[in-house]
Amino acid sequence: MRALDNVKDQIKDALWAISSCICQPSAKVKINGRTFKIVKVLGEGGFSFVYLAQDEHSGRQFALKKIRCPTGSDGVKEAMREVEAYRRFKHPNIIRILDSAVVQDHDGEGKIVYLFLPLYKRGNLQDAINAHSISGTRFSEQEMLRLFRGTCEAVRAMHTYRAPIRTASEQSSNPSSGSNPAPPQPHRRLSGERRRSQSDDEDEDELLPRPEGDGEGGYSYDGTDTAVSVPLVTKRKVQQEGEMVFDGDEELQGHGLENGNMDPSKTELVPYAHRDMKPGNVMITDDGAPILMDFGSTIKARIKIESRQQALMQQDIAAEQSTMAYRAPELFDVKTGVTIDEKVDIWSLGCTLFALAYLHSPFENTQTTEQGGSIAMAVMNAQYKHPNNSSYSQGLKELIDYMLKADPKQRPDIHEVIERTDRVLQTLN
Ligand SMILES: Nc1ncnc2c1ncn2[C@@H]1O[C@H](COP(=O)(O)OP(=O)(O)OP(=O)(O)O)[C@@H](O)[C@H]1O
Repeated sequence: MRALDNVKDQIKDALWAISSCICQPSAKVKINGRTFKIVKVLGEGGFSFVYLAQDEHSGRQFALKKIRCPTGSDGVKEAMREVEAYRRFKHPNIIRILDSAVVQDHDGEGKIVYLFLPLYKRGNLQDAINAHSISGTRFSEQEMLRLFRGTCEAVRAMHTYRAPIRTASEQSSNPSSGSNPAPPQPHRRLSGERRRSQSDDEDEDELLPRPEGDGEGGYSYDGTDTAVSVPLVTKRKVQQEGEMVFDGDEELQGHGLENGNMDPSKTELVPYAHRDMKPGNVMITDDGAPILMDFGSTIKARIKIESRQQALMQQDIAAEQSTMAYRAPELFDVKTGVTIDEKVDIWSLGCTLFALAYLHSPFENTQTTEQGGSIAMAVMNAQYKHPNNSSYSQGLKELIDYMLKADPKQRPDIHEVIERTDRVLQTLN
């Protein structure tokens, strides 16, 4: 039933997306007291639509990601987890979220989460690959490696992420968290405490200024200039009134950050894995820099698989949240007793570099898949080939092969990938 509701919502969004472009050039949304004109649809994800939105007041343009969360699903919790992931990683090659808002769906069914993101007009690496495919051209080796290296820098920031650690008094008062924290509790209610630092707020306000006035906001959309307001719950309002379910940043919870009981100089390594690395998730800035985005699948990288049930759950999550042609072999058949880790991203980086070179993943458009063979089998056996007519250097081909090892233990870590990329780049200079 819920799945049916979800499909209905997706259809509604699709119709809205089409009509907002064709029949209703003045489609608008009002969020946090600001009105945004929906200019066009930029893209569609598995659970969301992304629009080009223009702030009527300042004229600034944004990418507005709209995630529908039907009542009774974990949608809001998952969307807020994505928001927290956007906030967690601060790096020049990682997208920064400008603002977010949780609002009541105007149909009264569930919630909608809006994410305001910087607009990347040049699209993503997959768009660039498609353009090369159409025009029969290709990336120069230098350009490709420059884009790849920047992407690796972003991945390195995630794999080497350091989280604040609790003070001794916090540790004793909360034995359930620590180096092996308890899994997040479902749908925890915020008590209204302040969860973000002052500087975070200042940063955001600079990026997406608040409207003058009360800032209480309201949300509306009727496809015309007339606004119909329904109750709005923004993150700020959530903080004030504790109205909204939100189980966001795990490492802030139970680490004393809420009470200010932590020493900011003390951190511990908590590697995160992106888990959906692919050319479509790397945007390109106006000056050509790669920017990693889409943190919907991002989680703490190291997961010890202790039971068959846990193995199957991980397999299901990977199947739902990552793209088959870029998914690591260990996620197709998760074994009990192993630890899945950040090496899943290294595999996907190998597939990404291959796709930049040959304009498709090593496990798409292959002889095996064209003859009806399964992608899963090809991936699990690391069965792929460089095209015979490849004009790229031997160093580049070996760099791809270095990452595409079926056994994650044989794969390099992100530092080694960057070092080797630099070595190939040096040979080109
Ligand atoms: N900041 C942005 N600027 C321009 N276009 C964007 C931006 N963010 C997203 N898009 C477009 O929207 C598409 C979908 O975005 P996104 O990947 O975030 O959605 P998703 O639901 O997580 O997708 P997926 O199902 O692929 O994981 C992107 O491929 C891109 O074309």
